[in-house]
Amino acid sequence: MIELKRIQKLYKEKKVFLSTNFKAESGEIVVLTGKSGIGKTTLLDMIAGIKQFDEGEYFYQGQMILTKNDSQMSKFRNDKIGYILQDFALIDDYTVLENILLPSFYNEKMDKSQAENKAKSLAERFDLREILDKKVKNISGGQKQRVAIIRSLLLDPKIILADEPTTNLDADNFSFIVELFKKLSKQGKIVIIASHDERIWAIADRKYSVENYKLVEN
Ligand SMILES: Nc1ncnc2c1ncn2[C@@H]1O[C@H](COP(=O)(O)OP(=O)(O)OP(=O)(O)O)[C@@H](O)[C@H]1O
Repeated sequence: MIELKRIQKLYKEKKVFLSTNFKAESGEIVVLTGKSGIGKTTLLDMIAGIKQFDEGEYFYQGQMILTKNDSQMSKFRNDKIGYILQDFALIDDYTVLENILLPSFYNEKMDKSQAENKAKSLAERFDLREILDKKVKNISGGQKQRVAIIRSLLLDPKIILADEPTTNLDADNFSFIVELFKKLSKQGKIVIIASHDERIWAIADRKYSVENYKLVEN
């Protein structure tokens, strides 16, 4: 379980969260809703430890995570978190395979050949096997999205964060990603999705919106 307690986050003078709480249990799909600018990406970034909160506490499985300790936080992130970023954050001049393998460069969980085997078997499942050697700048938007998903799953993380993963997806691709999230949650993973796409609400075990700088469960 992830728990954030009494979190405060301001960007200079701009308030985003004031003493708010957040909870996600293992095996849950948690959806963060709300209009643009409400703080969804900020919350995912704080869970990933990419952004720091000003006040509050972060617990994972009852253990406090020292988010201000860079080495502990990056170890936690590399070991536990797969993050599908809104703009995918792929490296255009790297091949599909190189992009998928990126998390393994910062983690000793898998050696090079294990990571390559895992990348190839995921690519097979996601129908990308044929384009592993293509540069990312030469593939389609839908393919880029699948590369970003595979990369987030490479190290078998316990926590999956996804920022607006269904924007601009047609019905088939939408179903594909929804089924994937359901499957990951059934494996006991925590799946946290920031989305204003109402179609995704149906699969939420827990849903939050933001009111008066606080996360509200609804
Ligand atoms: N680095 C930053 N410096 C200053 N303000 C920021 C910064 N990052 C985000 N903000 C502001 O904080 C607020 C929350 O932003 P955030 O990106 O978390 O919202 P969001 O709900 O994810 O929106 P979107 O769906 O458009 O990404 C916004 O008003 C945004 O302009």
